[in-house]
Amino acid sequence: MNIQELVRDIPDFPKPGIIFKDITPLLANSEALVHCADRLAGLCPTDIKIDKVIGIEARGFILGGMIAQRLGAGFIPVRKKGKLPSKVNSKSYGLEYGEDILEIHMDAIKAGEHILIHDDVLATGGTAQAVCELVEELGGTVVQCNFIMELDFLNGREKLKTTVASLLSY
Ligand SMILES: O=P(O)(O)OC[C@H]1O[C@H](OP(=O)(O)OP(=O)(O)O)[C@H](O)[C@@H]1O
Ligand SMILES: Nc1ncnc2[nH]cnc12
Repeated sequence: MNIQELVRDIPDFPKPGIIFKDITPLLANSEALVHCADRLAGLCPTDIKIDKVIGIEARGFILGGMIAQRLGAGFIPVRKKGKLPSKVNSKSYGLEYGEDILEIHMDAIKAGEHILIHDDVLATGGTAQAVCELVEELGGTVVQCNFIMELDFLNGREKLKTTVASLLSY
């Protein structure tokens, strides 16, 4: 199935000069949603049991949950600052169009657990790199970072020290 035709370019969002890759048409298509979740789960290593899947707020939550279900893994939300109710580990980071702070619950990961990180877009890699660091600081091991798409020209893949998989490249 051609999922690329369900991703649309929105010029100058959220800032002038940024071409925003909008996945809402893909999310609205039930066949495409299942297709993406099946393929992303299928790209995960099979020789390591993945204990938990992280979805990064907000667009990483949707397929992150679907992938966790397919892998028989738990789900961990990594959220923007101030949204998680219990004790958190925080990390500030830069992304293609700004900077922010991401947080994870301190007790979300047990030492030695194998973690898959999912997000919709890999751009500069600032977001995913920050999440890798949050996981490692809690004693987890990142097995793979996977994405619906990566923006090759921003070289995010080079920033990540772990295995990267994605369904689309631009
Ligand atoms: O590789 P990077 O340059 O770090 O950019 C990628 C991040 O940017 C977007 O999130 P955004 O912060 O816009 O949040 P949202 O999902 O809440 O819209 C996207 O969903 C990734 O999380
Ligand atoms: N160009 C882009 N489109 C959608 N999400 C993004 N996150 C970072 N850069 C992005």
